[in-house]
Parts: sequence; C-alpha cells; structure tokens
Amino acid sequence: MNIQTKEQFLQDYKASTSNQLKEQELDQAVLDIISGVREDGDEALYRYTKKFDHVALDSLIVSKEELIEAKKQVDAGFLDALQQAIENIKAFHEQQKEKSWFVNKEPGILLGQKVTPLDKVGVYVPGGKAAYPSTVLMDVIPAKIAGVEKIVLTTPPQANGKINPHVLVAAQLVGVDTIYKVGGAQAIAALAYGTETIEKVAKIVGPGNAFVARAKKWVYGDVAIDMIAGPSEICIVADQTAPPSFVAADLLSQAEHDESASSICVTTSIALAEQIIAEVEKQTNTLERKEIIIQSLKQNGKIIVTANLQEAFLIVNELAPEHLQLMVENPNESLSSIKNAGAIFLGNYSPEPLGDYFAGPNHTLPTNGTAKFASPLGVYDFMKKSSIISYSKEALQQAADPIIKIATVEGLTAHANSIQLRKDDTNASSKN
Ligand SMILES: NC(=O)c1ccc[n+]([C@@H]2O[C@H](COP(=O)([O-])OP(=O)(O)OC[C@H]3O[C@@H](n4cnc5c(N)ncnc54)[C@H](O)[C@@H]3O)[C@@H](O)[C@H]2O)c1
Ligand SMILES: N[C@H](CO)Cc1c[nH]c[nH+]1
Ligand SMILES: [Zn+2]
Repeated sequence: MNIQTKEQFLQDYKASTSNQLKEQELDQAVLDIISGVREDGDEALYRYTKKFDHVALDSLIVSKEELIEAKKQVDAGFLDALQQAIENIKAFHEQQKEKSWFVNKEPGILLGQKVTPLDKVGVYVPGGKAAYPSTVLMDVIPAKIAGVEKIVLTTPPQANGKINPHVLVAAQLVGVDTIYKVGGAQAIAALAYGTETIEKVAKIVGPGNAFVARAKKWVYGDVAIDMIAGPSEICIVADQTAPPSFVAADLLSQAEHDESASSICVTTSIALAEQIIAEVEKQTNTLERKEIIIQSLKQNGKIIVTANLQEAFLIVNELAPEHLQLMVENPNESLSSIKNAGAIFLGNYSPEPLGDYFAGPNHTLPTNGTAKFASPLGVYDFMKKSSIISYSKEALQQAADPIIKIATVEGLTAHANSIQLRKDDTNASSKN
C-alpha cells in the first residue's frame, strides 16, 4: 500500500478510468463466450466449464441426491448462524415491499400503479475463489419477499464436479427451485438466452468477478440485470480516533475476495496512515488468503492523506465505493456529506463484514463507480409496475379538448380522432 496526497490520487484515478485497454481484452473474452453459448447451448457450457473450472461434468443440474448429501455435510453451528442471518435479512427487506396503489382523483377518474413480481429470475452466486452461501441469502430472500414464482441459481462447480455443500444448504433453506453447476460469463449467457437445459429468465441478479460483471453488462437489454456488482471494494475514512488495527483488518477483509478487489483508506492523519500500513503488513502475514491479498493491495491498495474531512468526502463521492466505513469522531454528522456509496457503515464497531453476513441490508452492491447511480439489491429489483388509467365517458369528454389540441400539434391526427370519436359519442348506453 502506498501513501498518496489528494492531488496524486485524483491524477492517477483519472488516468486509470480513461485506460480502456484492459476492458477491451476482457470484452473480447466475454463476447466470445456469450457467442459460444448462443451457438452451441449446453455443449458450450460443458466446454467452458472444462476450460475455466477444470472439471468435466455429467450434468449441469444439481441432483436431489446431491442436495440430500449436502445437508449431511454441514454442521449445526452453521445452520444456526444462517438462521439468525436469514431472520435479519428478512426483517430488513420486508420494509422494502411495495404495494399497488389507486387514486380516485376526480369523479369518474381512477389512476394507479399495479405492482407485479417478476415471473422468473436467475441468481448468480460466485464460487471461483471462495464459496458464498451468504450471497444465496442476500439474493434469494428479496426475490421471495417480492413474490417471484421461479428462482433458479447458478454457481461454478468445485474441482470434484459438485457444488459447495454450504451453498446448497443455503439454497434449500430459502427455497431455490433449480441449481445449475455453471459459472462465469457462460452462466450469464445461458440465463440470458437459454440452452437445452437452462431456461431463459426475465432478470439476472447477483455479484461476480470481472468476467461475470462484464457479461451482465453485455446481455443487458436482452434480459434485465440488477446492476454491475463486480470485484469488492472498501473505502474507509479515518480520523485520529480510528484504531489502526481495526482499519487495517477491515481493508484486508475486502482485499481477500479477489486480486482485483480494491481497498482504500482516506485519512486526515499522516501518523495514522503509517500505523495502518504497519498493521496491514503485520496482519497480512497471519491470513490464509495472503497471496490474493498481496496482489490486491499491490494493484488497488491505497492510503490517501487529505488536509481535512471535507477533502476526504470529496474523494469518496468521486470514487462512489461499494462499501464506505466512516471511522471518524462524529460519523452520524459526516453522513450528510456522503452522496455516493453502496453501503455506509458508521463508527468503529460497524465493520464491513457485519454487513456482508448479518445486519440485514443487502451485500450485493454496485461497484466500479456505479454507486453514483445504482442502489443495493432489494425487493424493488424483483417487482415491476404497470400504470392504471380509467376514465368514465363523462370524464373523457371533459378532458377531450386539450388532448385533441396536443395530438393535433404533434401532427398525430389518428390520436386526435380516437378522442374525437368519443367526444362526439351521444349513445347513452356506452357508459364505460
Ligand atoms: N459487488 C458485490 O456485491 C459482491 C458480492 C460478493 C462477491 N463479490 C465479488 O465476486 C467475485 C467472486 O469472484 P470469484 O472468482 O471467486 O467467483 P466467480 O464465480 O465470480 O467467478 C468464477 C468464474 O469465472 C470464470 N473465469 C475465471 N477465470 C476466467 C478466464 N480467464 N476467462 C474466462 N472466465 C474465467 C470461470 O468460469 C469461473 O467459474 C469477487 O470479485 C468478489 O469480490 C462482489
Ligand atoms: N463483501 C462482499 C461484497 O463485496 C460480500 C461478501 C460475501 N461474503 C463475504 N463478503
Ligand atoms: Zn466481503
């Protein structure tokens, strides 16, 4: 991790966002995979699974026997922890439920919005470098609360051709209908276009590595997606009141996800910056995923020293990080200065992993600066709306003139005619 000033950081940041070369290579790889799946269906899924996950599968679907076997492999402590997390995630997401509404604006006029759950949703659960039963909960519970009828899940197989048992148990607990053993861009293409085995869905949700996130971007439009939820990011704003060991531990918690993950601390204290670096080095040596962490910090680990907190918030709003921790004297007061972040954690005792697993808010969050316009995954992602318009004969006849006027100005006389016919209708029996 290196220390930078605000000016150095912003200069590097601008240069890195304008470098599209890396994205071009990624795009080519992803587009080749998507075309392969569209052309060859299941055969391509077996082929890419062999190539990228190094396993030759017999079937793309998790069998009943595998689901039963998984239950025998997980311990009671895990089940208990999962149940507690489920309760918190359910309670939080219940608050997001949206209802249909109708207003009777004036006599004879009924307007409203009808809320309908999506029919069929595909959930991507990452599984390359770690297993994510927590993501199963985060992505399926809001879909269930919304009332989605069919939920299918896809995740990469392990080297033995099976899916991690903890993921399978989580999926059974929350009521997933079918589980596929496919990961990466090929899984996204299969959900978007369908294959012999995998049925096309209306919307794909869930996080993943750069291949998954980019594939979602490419299929968007042919299918809905939730957001770009790529490699994990953490940004911590720390003042002299933040314990350096806590800051270091929280930065490392996201660095361990992926070599492409990003961990940034913005601090007003150069002394704290130096203490954090020392802590990061000390703690890294004790961690199992040391190799990934070292690569991640080398590529995307930074400590930025600013003159004051307002400068720190300016950087945060420019970065729009997936996760933001405010480890400052008055975190609640600072909240009003934050515009762009996927999830905001306040104070020294609200570390990011609390949100990853347990507190209740969703951990599928926008990355790569997209928190400037995107929100956390929620019940609202699984519902769509239809407008309702109902006018009586009298109400329409009263509204006719302005409608005819606007239609005529637009030169759309068939529109005007549709209204004019009803304005002129004197038939007493045609009431509705
Ligand atoms: N933003 C969020 O909300 C959020 C939440 C959880 C996890 N994450 C992120 O999800 C990611 C999980 O990544 P992961 O790798 O562990 O699992 P993953 O399932 O996302 O990716 C693994 C798949 O990537 C494909 N792949 C790997 N190398 C490839 C190559 N060279 N060419 C083509 N395809 C290739 C393979 O098909 C493999 O199955 C991490 O970056 C983590 O930070 C993000
Ligand atoms: N931090 C991840 C989102 O970027 C979510 C997660 C799941 N398990 C552990 N962490
Ligand atoms: Zn995490």
